[in-house]
Amino acid sequence: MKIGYLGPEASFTHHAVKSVFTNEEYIAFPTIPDCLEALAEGKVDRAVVPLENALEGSVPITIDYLFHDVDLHITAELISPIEQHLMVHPDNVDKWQEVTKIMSHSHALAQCHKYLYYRFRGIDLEPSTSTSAAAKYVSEHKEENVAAIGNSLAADTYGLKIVEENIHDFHFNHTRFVVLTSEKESELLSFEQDAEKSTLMVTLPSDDRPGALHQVLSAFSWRQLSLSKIESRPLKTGLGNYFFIIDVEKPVDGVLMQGAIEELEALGCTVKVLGSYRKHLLEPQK
Ligand SMILES: O=C(O)C(=O)C[C@]1(C(=O)O)C=C[C@@H](O)C=C1
Repeated sequence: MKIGYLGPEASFTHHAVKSVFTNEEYIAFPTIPDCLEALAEGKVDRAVVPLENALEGSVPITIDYLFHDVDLHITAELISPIEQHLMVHPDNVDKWQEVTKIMSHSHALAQCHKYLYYRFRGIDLEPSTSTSAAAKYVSEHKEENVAAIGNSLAADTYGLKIVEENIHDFHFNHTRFVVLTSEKESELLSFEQDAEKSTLMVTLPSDDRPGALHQVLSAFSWRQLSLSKIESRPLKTGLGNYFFIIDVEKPVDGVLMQGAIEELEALGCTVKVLGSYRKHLLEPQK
């Protein structure tokens, strides 16, 4: 099986992929949309991308792309502890406190916001397509004296030196990655261990009636279907227009879930089921 992931090599996403898929072919893509398009076009069999971080929240490009641009399904959720380290080229270890720029994925920069504010105020913070892309850049530009934020695998892979460990602002730093497939009824993977949950994307009726969101929540609440997440994202059709991402702690094929979805549709909502899947907790990258 070919597994596409947000690369290059040694990203957190790569670590998540390697933790659960052994003996498969891994294919790195430079951006999340590249990864999702490759799956939609059948160039890979699965795609693994970040969906949400415990400190910084959802990865908007993943959510928006899954809603607006592709018809893909979540088949597993991988939850990984995230440890962010500051790393430089080995030739610049003596002058790491004078770096001119710090690069990383925007989510990683945000996870280290306080550290960067107190230690490197005023220094350029440059977003990159992933944490490992930043590490790769640093390894190829030693003359610039720039630093990257990423994991220890990236430091090893690109020959960088970690100068400060665990610089993320809060201890409980985890990221949810999703394994996506293009088939609706894809087999649940054998490594999965937890109870099944579902992710739905719900658009409210267009008549803008008062209490519409309350009605949506009622459809779940009177059936005692527990929600573990609800979040709004812009529909991109005008200010004040949103869709809702709703995680429910039950599989989509149960009688109560089917009833809830039918009720939402009868109310005039559009429901896109992203999938029913299990959670898998990963070990930290070494
Ligand atoms: O996989 C990576 O290395 C990434 O850069 C992506 C990403 C993310 O988007 O959340 C993954 C995990 C960390 O939370 C920081 C960045």
